[in-house]
Formats: sequence, C-alpha cells, structure tokens
Amino acid sequence: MYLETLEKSIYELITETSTNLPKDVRRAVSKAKAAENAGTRASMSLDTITNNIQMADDKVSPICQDTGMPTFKIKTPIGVNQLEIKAAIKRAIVSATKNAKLRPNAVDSLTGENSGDNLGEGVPVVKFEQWENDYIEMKLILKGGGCENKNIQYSLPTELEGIGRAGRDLDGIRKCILHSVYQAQGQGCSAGFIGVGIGGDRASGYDLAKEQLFRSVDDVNSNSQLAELEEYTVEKANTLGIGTMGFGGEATLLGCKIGVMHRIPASFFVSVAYNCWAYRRLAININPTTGQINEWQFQEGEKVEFKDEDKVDPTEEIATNFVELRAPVSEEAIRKLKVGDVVKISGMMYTGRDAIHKYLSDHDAPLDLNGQIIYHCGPVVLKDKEGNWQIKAAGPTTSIREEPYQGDIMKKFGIRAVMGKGGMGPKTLAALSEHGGVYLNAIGGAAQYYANCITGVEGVDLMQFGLPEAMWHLRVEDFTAVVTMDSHGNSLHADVDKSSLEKLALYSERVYK
Ligand SMILES: O=C(O)C[C@H](O)C(=O)O
Ligand code: SF4
Repeated sequence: MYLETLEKSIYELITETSTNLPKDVRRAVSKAKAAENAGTRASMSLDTITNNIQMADDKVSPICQDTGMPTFKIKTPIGVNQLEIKAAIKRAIVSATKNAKLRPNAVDSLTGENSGDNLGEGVPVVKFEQWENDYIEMKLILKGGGCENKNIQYSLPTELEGIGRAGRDLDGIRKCILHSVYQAQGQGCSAGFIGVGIGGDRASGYDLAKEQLFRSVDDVNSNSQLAELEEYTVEKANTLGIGTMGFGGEATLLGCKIGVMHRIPASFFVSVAYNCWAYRRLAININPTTGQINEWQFQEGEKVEFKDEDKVDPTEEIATNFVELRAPVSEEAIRKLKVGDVVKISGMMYTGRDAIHKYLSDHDAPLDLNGQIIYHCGPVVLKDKEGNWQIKAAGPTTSIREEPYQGDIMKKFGIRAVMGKGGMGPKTLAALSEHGGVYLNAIGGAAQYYANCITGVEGVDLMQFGLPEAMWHLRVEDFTAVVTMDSHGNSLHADVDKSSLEKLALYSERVYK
C-alpha cells in the first residue's frame, strides 16, 4: 500500500510541477507585467505568457511543451529504502508521460532514439541525502533545454565581452553574473531567473547554482554580501533592455539567487544556471509510513490568478502593423514584411527541429515545401480513442540550433518563413535577403496558447525521429508571431544584442573594492 500511495504522490508532484506555476513565480511574472509599458511587444508577450499560465492550470496540461530534465532531490530519514523510492519515481514518470503531463524527452545520445517514456541512462536525475527529520522531502525541477543551454560557467580571472576583466574577487563575480544575463539574451525565454554557484569544481559549482533555483523567489540571502549582490544583479540586469523574449523592454531578470562554497587554490569558478520564466519547481513532504503527501512547499503568499480581465488579444494591441499570412506564401508578400510586424497565420504549417533540419540538408523533403512555413517546435502529442493525434502543447524551440542548415534549406525547398524563438544568426539573415524569407518569433513557453491555435493534425512524416522531432502537418488559425528578421537585412535580435552590450559596458567600473 505504501508503494502505491508513494507512486501516486510522486505522480501528483510531477503533474503539479508541469502544469501549475508556483505562487512565487506567478507573483514575479505579474510584477514584471505591471512594470512593462502597455502596447509594446514586451507587454504583448507577457500577456500571452500569463494567458498561457492560466490555460495550463485550468486544463492540467504542460505549461511548456519542453518538460525538461526531470530532476529529483530527496532527503530521507535514516532507514527509509531509497531503492524503492527510485523505482516509484520511474513508474510515476512513465504514467505522467503516457498521460501527456510530460513530453517524451529521453534521447539516446549516440543513436538519437527517443525512449518514448522518459526513462534512459541517467534520466530521470535522482539524488538522495539522509537527514534527521522524520519525513521524506522530495523536490522536483523540470528545467527545459533552451534555458539549460544558456547556463554558463566562468573560470576566473577572465576577460569578458563588454564588461572587461573579471578578477578573482567579489567584483569579478559581479561582472560574471551580469555578463551571464547578457549572453543569454532572449534565448532562454526571458524574463528569467538565475541560480549562481561561487566556488566548488566544475560539477559541484553547477550543482550549487542549480540548488539556488530551489530557493523561493522572495527570500533574502542570509549572507548579507550576497543578499546585496542578488539585489544589485536584478536591478542592473533589468536596465540591459533585453526584455521578454529578447524583444527589448524593462523585464529581463526576475530573480537572482547566489550560493557560495569553498574551492581549491587553482580553481575559481562562477557557475550560472539560467531558468526561463516557465520556472517549474515544487516540493512535497511525504509521510514515510503511508507514502502520503503531508505538505506542499512553495505555498506561501497569494496565488495570482491570471483571469479574464488580463486577457488582451495580442493582435488588438499592435493592430497597426498586423498582417495575415496563409501558405503558400509568395516572395512578394514576404518582401513586404518588416521587423516589428505582427503576423497572424492561418492554414498549414510544418514542424521541423534538429533532426529534420539535419535530414533535409541531405535528403528530399517528404512533401512540397515551396512557399511553406516551417515551425521550430517539438510538441506534446497524444493519440485519442479514435486513433487521431491531438496536440497537447506546442510552443516554439530555440531556433539558433538550426543556424548551420536554415538558409540552405530555405533556398533548396523554397520555404518562405521559419518560426521559432530567440532569433537566428548572420548566415540565415543573409539567406532571408537573398531568397526572400522571414524569421518569425513566437512566444517561447506559450505551449497551451499555441496548442489552442492548432485546429488539426493533417499528417506526420519522419516519425523515426521520435514524437517531438517528427514533421507534424498542422492546420492553424490565428497563430500570432512577430517578424524579428526580415528580407531587408534587419534583425531585432542583432539590434537588441548590440544595445544591451553597450549597456553592459556601463557596469565595467569597480563596485566592490
Ligand atoms: O525543446 C523544446 O521544445 C524547447 C526548448 O526548451 C527550448 O527552449 O529551445
Ligand atoms: S521553450 Fe522556453 S519556456 Fe519552454 S523550456 Fe525552453 S526555455 Fe523554458
């Protein structure tokens, strides 16, 4: 009975973490929204984000389609069987995946094969400790890949772009932390949160950084020097002008938590774990005799509900330069689009992410892509009772990973628009000019919001790459995104990068003597 109840408790923890954003995070997002100027792209993005948070909660569906690397940190009283707990975690993971609370995310690194059930070598991550308390504490974080890719580790002393030399002292640490926010730009779905680990070695430094992500957004560091640095970082990072999704704006960083540990003389690491706004982490206290949940953590304070009064139609706000797009799109129509335009797509689009881009670079496409729109997305899908595919969550993925392939593929197949998040680099920008194409930025993490714009799945190709990586043929209606790179050589991402680097340089002067 204990084991059954324990599995049920863990299943509940997974479901809540994936679908119901913690109260402290909601308050931080709500505060950011209040600080953003109405009518801007940043405030439109935050509206989409808050709508999405509410939809995920109401439907008990994933907030973001990337349900991340499930990471459990557990403390047990002496005598509790940890092997049984690990086995129960695995069973709960398999059921949560089956019920589309988690996307199948475990991929064999050598063969590329998706295990389909979120189990694999080293997945999930489960770490145990013992303690003297008489209950089990189980913490879970679902940290997605896009923000994980923006983690950074500095080895001091070092020379940093924009902000200059970072020495082996508190001021050098300060510079690394500010630089970490700059280098993430919008790619980790800003506005984000950072956990920082000072000291340790490369592995324990990152562990310490990630441990900080389990602190409450509103707590105050017990080390007064670090408390000051946390506050300083949030204040200054929000002057960099990166903004939500890197569109520019006031809200760039919603929280900074710093931990410190000893190091060995030759090493001095500052490790930064970046977490997107979809900051999914919760914890439960479990009765070790019954397996029942005694208490949920992160429950202090008000739960902000993002209800109807907040639901602004994003297209209404910036209606002046809003454009309808329906594939196949002509070169002429694409060349009319400019950075800043908001498009509303209806009709067909096709998903393609890492495996598809590599495949298309040396194979034919499974269908005619001339004039079509490619969406960088790995959705959560579920087959219904009639055997039809249902899209359960479908936000964009980080596009920059496709930079080596994108331009060539657009030209090879006549693709006119690619959509994802975080922007792309100079090679794609040049191809957009040459060929007549645009890059569209969708709001990262808004997986429920976008799933709602998908009216049907009309086919799927290349299933051998696994569900998230397959090419899904999606019929959509009023799917909204912003043109952030156009066919005239303009890139909002390049502009925001440049201006935020200039602002970062303003913090080169020593602050800590
Ligand atoms: O894998 C995904 O769907 C998204 C990923 O978390 C990303 O941010 O790029
Ligand atoms: S898509 Fe964005 S919100 Fe979702 S896991 Fe990746 S970084 Fe986070």
